[in-house]
Amino acid sequence: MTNQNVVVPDTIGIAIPAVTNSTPLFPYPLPKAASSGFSVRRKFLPHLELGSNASRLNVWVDSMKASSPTHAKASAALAASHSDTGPTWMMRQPSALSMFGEITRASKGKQIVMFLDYDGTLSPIVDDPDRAFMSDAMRDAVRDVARYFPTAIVSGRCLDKVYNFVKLAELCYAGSHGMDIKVPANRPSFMKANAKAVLCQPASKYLPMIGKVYKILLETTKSTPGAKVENNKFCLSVHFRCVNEKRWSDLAEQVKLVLEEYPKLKLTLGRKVLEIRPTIKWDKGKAMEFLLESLGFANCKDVFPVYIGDDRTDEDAFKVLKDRGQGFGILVSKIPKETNASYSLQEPSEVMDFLQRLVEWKRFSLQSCPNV
Ligand SMILES: O=P(O)(O)OC[C@H]1O[C@H](O[C@H]2O[C@H](CO)[C@@H](O)[C@H](O)[C@H]2O)[C@H](O)[C@@H](O)[C@@H]1O
Repeated sequence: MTNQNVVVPDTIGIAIPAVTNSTPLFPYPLPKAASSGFSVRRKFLPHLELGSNASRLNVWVDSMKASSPTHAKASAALAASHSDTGPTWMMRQPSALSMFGEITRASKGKQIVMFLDYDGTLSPIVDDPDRAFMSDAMRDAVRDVARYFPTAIVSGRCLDKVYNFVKLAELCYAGSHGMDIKVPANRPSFMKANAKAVLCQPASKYLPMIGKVYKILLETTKSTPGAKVENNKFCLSVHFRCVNEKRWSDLAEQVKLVLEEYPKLKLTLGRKVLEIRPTIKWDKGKAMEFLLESLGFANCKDVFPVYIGDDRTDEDAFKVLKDRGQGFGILVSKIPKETNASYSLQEPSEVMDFLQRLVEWKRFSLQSCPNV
């Protein structure tokens, strides 16, 4: 049987900056695919053709290995050598904290709408996906932001799970990579009058198939210690984080084999996770556009969407903003990555600082000019 599933080279565990071949930036062995003539820069572009799906998966596994503990010191050194002073990273995606004044000036006269990814953005990455809790301080910051700006959580998690982590009823939620959207009916007054309570599930017909594949994957992966399959309702995640790296290739191969029987599902790559989802043309970017419309901001010139996320799946939303020329994306990452985001923040604690500063700025603006 031919494999019709598209394996999109999404997030690749380590970020390698765009460099010329002569620049000795790699103090560790490059992933095999990268060192065998494959362009380092192009590796980050979505929908990149890398030959067979098997080789695409190998690139992903090799890249994860390059960022795993064996190589982590080298990649940290690489990141450090490219921090604040690094020309490619900080000039192209400067810190959203140091550029705060510029950001708020750009939003002048417009309604900021805030979109927040969950894992790696509001909560730090941890080994056990069921324990990726956000801190109370972060929850307070998100609650405060939502008092002043329409706010949505956009996550790969299923809606119920991400809601149980965030626990803020006043927000909009887009779970399952945007395939399960809920806009609350009792929205705050700043939302447009024509905003409506909405439930959007564009992949609902795939539910039985996803349930079936979940059971098959549970069975297939149970012989791999540390492997975990997470049911995110309209998509599934197979976690590699706690699997011995020697088994990563085999596990990826097992998942790929299962998917060969389901051409209507595709594989995408995340942070030490393989994500299985329907082949429908829907992603976090589409979800963000849908939310903007549902909130009454369709074709609206005075809206300023800000999307903060850490994952390759968030790039779809960054790209939408770039193409619309409205608002901007902020990439959460300590290390350089090819991205469509305009700014960067290093980790969830910086995301919290940014959200708090936004609230302070808004409060101050309202005090000095109550009609703003
Ligand atoms: O869109 P997101 O909210 O960022 O969700 C993407 C995936 O996040 C979770 O996995 C990631 O975080 C885990 C907890 O920190 C970590 O153990 C894992 O290695 C990461 O990939 C979530 O568990 C996945 O289902 C989501 O697809």
